[in-house]
Amino acid sequence: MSSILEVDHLNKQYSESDFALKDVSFSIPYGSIVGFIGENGAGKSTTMGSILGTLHKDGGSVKIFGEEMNVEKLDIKENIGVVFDNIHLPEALTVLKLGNVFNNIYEQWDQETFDHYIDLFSLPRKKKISGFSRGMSMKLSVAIALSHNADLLILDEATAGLDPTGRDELLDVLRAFGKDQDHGILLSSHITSDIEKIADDLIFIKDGTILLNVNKKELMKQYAILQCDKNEFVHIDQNLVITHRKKGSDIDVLVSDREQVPASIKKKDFSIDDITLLLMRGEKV
Ligand SMILES: Nc1ncnc2c1ncn2[C@@H]1O[C@H](COP(=O)(O)OP(=O)(O)OP(=O)(O)O)[C@@H](O)[C@H]1O
Repeated sequence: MSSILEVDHLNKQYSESDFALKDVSFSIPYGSIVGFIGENGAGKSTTMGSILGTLHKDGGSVKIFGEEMNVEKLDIKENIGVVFDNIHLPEALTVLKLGNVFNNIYEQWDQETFDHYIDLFSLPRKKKISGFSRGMSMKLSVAIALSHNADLLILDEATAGLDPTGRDELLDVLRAFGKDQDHGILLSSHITSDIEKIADDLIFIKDGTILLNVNKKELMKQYAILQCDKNEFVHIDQNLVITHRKKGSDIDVLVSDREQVPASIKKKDFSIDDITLLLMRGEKV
């Protein structure tokens, strides 16, 4: 078994909107971190909710630890650490009291680990959670997710609202967690530099459809963004073209193999943000 999470032809429609997840398929190999990238409303949270069973899926299969995900199976849920933007923590409690609550909820609650992350994230123990800032609440959610011996983390915008130091601390923690061969992480973020720092694989999603699922190193080494004109464009093997976008008389083209492109065509320096923009704004051939 090589994947901690396998999503196969996941479909989901909402009754009150036109949005749909369309045949979303991907997997997370053990010991790896997958970055989930897409604009507002692309379907990242819907995918995560459908994986976790908090949303009803219309079709497809989700296997976690090799087993079909079933919300009734408590042991699967115990082994997944989740951070969602809209998780509601009990506001009237303090961190001190929260430990006792989660000790009763999770069979494998590890108070020592929780204390470690509370210290690492410099969270106050005696202040009511209602008085926490958004960043502090996010850190607390992450500390909880990491303190019940979960092997899979599903993190929706977990770095949002954190200051640069807090983000850096959190990314270090996630990097170390993800390296363990029993673990895996699915992480969505609009801060692509965070994803760039820690992800092994990247999944780009738009309008409920996965546009590209690629190993990060392969993307940065083998792919290219070309800047060409119409005449040069027709000389590019169209099988290599992932997407393209007209910009005045120029065309930006994302190709999957820079070595197979005529040397005369200009290759631009690029970041994951550039790839994201091109994928989100470009047209398929
Ligand atoms: N409960 C719901 N009922 C109807 N439509 C919904 C519901 N929840 C989400 N949607 C719609 O589904 C689409 C995808 O939303 P989703 O939250 O999955 O996107 P996202 O990629 O997580 O976006 P963001 O980056 O803004 O968090 C959006 O068009 C949204 O309006």
